[in-house]
Amino acid sequence: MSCVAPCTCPPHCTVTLDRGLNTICIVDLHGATIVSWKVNDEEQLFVSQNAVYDCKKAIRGGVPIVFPHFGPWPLGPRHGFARIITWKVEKGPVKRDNGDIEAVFSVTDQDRTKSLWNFAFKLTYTLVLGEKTLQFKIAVHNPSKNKEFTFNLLLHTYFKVQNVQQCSISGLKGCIFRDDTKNGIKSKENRETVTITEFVDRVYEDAPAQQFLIKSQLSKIRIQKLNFPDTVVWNPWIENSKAMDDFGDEEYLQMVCVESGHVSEPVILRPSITFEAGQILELLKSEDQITLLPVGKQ
Ligand SMILES: O=P(O)(O)OC[C@H]1O[C@@H](O)[C@H](O)[C@@H](O)[C@@H]1O
Repeated sequence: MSCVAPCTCPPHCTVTLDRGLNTICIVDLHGATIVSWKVNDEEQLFVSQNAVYDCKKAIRGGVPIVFPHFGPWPLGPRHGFARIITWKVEKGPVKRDNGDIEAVFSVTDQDRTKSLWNFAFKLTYTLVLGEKTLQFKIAVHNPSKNKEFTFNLLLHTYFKVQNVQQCSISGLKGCIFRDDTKNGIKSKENRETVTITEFVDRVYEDAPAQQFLIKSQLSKIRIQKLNFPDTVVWNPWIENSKAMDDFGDEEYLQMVCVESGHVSEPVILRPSITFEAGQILELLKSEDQITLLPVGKQ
């Protein structure tokens, strides 16, 4: 089902940003989860064939939003509740002067969130679809007059790849990472490019503002982070794939998660303050010019 703003549909509906020439982005209001980003008809995001769309479970793939907690959470569901509650359309989709398409989504505290985590908040999520780019901006506002809260925030991006064993990720050399396949032991990344040939679950702390997912010799995705210090790299590999009901046994070969977030340390948000962060994904083909950002941390 599709809908137009202001959305009055029942929980499970989607909003499509359409830039023309088969460049689209589809957002499911369950979690404001992006479930498709196509550039000239070429899908860039992985969504499992076994993903469940019951408005209860997180959608397995695309870009779920992790908030207010990353990982197992004593107070509530793993990775928090933002990915399993219904968001609203706040604006759009509207066309900007340059042809880019913008849409804004939001969600605020409600009985369900307060029963787990008793804080008032507003999340505002702005997406801008360009010819070859998808820009994300997410704002966390604390409307309280006197109560601060702490949180994690992460864009859990599942990239679609032909064969993960032929992909690599650059931009992580020299970073300290927490290896969650080895009880959280910390090590230093010495490789120029990170390859995926086994179960990988790493939080790269304070990583540079830019990574490249090299999908093939002809195609890469530039990931630019804004105010997101960490980069999580995850691929469940064989055994974990088999153990997940909403993930195909062989699908680990077709995906890799490279996730921009603020997870190794919590954000402390004082009353009346707004925290903003984001990422820009850009599809680059071999003929495209790559303009590098200044080297160093963001
Ligand atoms: O199955 P979930 O809750 O969607 O989480 C998937 C993965 O998400 C990653 O971000 C975590 O680093 C992994 O530890 C986790 O397994």
